Amino acid sequence: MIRNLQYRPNKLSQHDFHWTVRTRGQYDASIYTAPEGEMPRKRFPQAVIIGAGKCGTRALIEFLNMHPQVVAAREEIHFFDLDHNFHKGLTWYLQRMRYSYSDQITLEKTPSYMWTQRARDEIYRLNSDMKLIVVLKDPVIRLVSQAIRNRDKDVSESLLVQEADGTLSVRENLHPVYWSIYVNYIVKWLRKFPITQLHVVDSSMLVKDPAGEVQKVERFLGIRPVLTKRNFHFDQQKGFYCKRPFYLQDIICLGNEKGKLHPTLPPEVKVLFYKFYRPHNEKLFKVIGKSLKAKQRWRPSNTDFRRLRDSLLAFADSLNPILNKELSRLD
Ligand SMILES: Nc1ncnc2c1ncn2[C@@H]1O[C@H](COP(=O)(O)OS(=O)(=O)O)[C@@H](OP(=O)(O)O)[C@H]1O
Repeated sequence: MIRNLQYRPNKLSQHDFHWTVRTRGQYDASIYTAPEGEMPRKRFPQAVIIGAGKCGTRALIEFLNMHPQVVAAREEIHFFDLDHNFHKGLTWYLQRMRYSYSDQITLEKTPSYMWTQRARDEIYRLNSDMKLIVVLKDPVIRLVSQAIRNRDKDVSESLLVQEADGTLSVRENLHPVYWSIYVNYIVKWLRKFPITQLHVVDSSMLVKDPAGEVQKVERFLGIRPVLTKRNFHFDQQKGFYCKRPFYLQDIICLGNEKGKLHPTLPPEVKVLFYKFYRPHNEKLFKVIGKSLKAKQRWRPSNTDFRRLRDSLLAFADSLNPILNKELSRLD
């Protein structure tokens, strides 16, 4: 159940308001009209992008925020993962949200929730119906992305260790390394939340076809199908899609901190990484496939199961050829 605390702000800034309020009159009324006679208020999220860090979570929330029924929090809130925020309490958390109407969904993203036990427990306690969105990327590319962010000068050197016999192996005890073992975390979320409340976004598809990926999320969230290819523009210079909101002629891209150039790893290092993640990926597809099948036996017509199965299979389909290609070098 969602609980809503009363909040009386002393001073409002324009950031407290979603664009549907801020730019009213600058877009066609058919795009969005607030429920008649209703005052907007702050609400706890009904959906959270829980991770995974470096997989495109910022791009996803920015894209979804173009939807008139999605009211995204502006910043990463880090409420459930950081002690000093969590101890500020739920009222503090609620204050970080923007005002919304009853037909809008408040959305928050903090990419480290995926890896945090307290996030699983406390999100469930706040709202056991919470919809969870997780963006997944090729684990090796995620690992490299995080290593660059951590300013590791030499990715290979920082993530590999030389054994006594001279062979190289992956440093399993480093968090950039084990955070890419998605199955360990997804299984834990699925012990708390039903599989119907989880949606997987394939990061590589988000990059190639953002409209297609956000349309899947629209269906998952049960909101009007509004976003189309017209809301996206491929920026040649950036090499990524940027957003084209309804109320602007302009195109808005993510900042330079997103979409960094990755170093080319030596082939033998790449193979080591892919070999390391292979069993974990196989387990991910097996574990989720198995729980999907189990559920389907007793609810065969549930479209939610089909949707999640399809999103996972799509992720497996895009990842498997990469894995196979890299691993074929081993033979
Ligand atoms: N449209 C678009 N524009 C720019 N960047 C995009 C886009 N779609 C996905 N990405 C990828 O997002 C990666 C950063 O992921 P996150 O936003 O989840 O990072 S963070 O955890 O919030 O720091 C970022 O990783 P790096 O390439 O390592 O910078 C991008 O690959």
